[in-house]
Amino acid sequence: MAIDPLPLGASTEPDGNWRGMPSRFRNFVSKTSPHFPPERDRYVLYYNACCPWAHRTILAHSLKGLAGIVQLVEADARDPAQGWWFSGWRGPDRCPIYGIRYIKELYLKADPKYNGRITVPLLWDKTNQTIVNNESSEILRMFIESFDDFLPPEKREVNKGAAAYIPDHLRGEIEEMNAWVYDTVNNGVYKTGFASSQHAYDEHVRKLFESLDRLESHLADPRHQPYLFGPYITEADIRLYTTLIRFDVAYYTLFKCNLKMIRSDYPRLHAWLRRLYWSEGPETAGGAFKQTTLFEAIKRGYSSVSAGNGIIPIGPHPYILPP
Ligand SMILES: N[C@@H](CCC(=O)N[C@@H](CS)C(=O)NCC(=O)O)C(=O)O
Repeated sequence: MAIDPLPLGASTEPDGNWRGMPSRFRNFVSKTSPHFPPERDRYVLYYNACCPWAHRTILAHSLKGLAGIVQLVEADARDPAQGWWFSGWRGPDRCPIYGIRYIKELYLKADPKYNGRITVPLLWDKTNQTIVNNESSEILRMFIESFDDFLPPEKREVNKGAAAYIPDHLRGEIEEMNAWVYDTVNNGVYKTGFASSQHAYDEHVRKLFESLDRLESHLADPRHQPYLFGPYITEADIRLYTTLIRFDVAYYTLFKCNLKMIRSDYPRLHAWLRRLYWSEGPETAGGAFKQTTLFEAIKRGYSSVSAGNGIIPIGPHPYILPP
């Protein structure tokens, strides 16, 4: 499986390229794991609504119907000194499990010597009182498969055949797309936005728009409609959505990804994005994409990390065009 190694927030290198550190906690909840077996109400997902990596995981949580099985706790934007915290503005004002104020305290509880980055999303185990995993691509996979025994048979990945999020016959193609979309789009917007040399910016912004052009052409093939791999939503749609729904409202301006907009320059991607966002049918579990997309939190969050002064740009209006 393709792993996403580069996260947001790490420093920019002398060559002007923004790089990250691999996520540190990489365990899996699985039936074969002696330490982390699937169990109802044992695991907690800490997330933030602005973060596109966390968004993948809450989207999968909602699509699969994991409420009551995996607890969700939202943390607020980063405090400059302590990182993610429980502010009461978004989410509770204290961690509902331990009463602590900062996500950092969970990292230190899991590993008192931890000195890496304090990132969300974070999957926590209440029984072992430790972090299971802090890598969104792996938490997403766990939500797709690991808790299926607690779900009705029709929601289980093994019973869904061609409608599975990762159907066997498409696994190779999905993983191949995940890899280049991750590098040049999901992470590409960060490499562009955090580039600190013109050369690095020029390189990453070019790759980003080449990949958006490639995705637009991909959707022209009738086998790739209305979703990226045909009639059913797959993992690839989930992973692309959380970046593209932020594109016009945040990355276009705040990360200087302003060569083209999704709404005006990519008609097929735009139709794909609106279909996912506006759908309230069973294919989106009654509106999972819309319900997990919080535009105000996204705009506020990106305005504070990129421009640094917290001024939130006015547009675009509306945030997403009608269906
Ligand atoms: N590879 C990680 C990246 C997660 C990540 O970078 N999250 C950001 C929020 S969007 C974060 O917590 N940044 C805080 C920091 O880097 O200090 C994943 O996909 O889970």
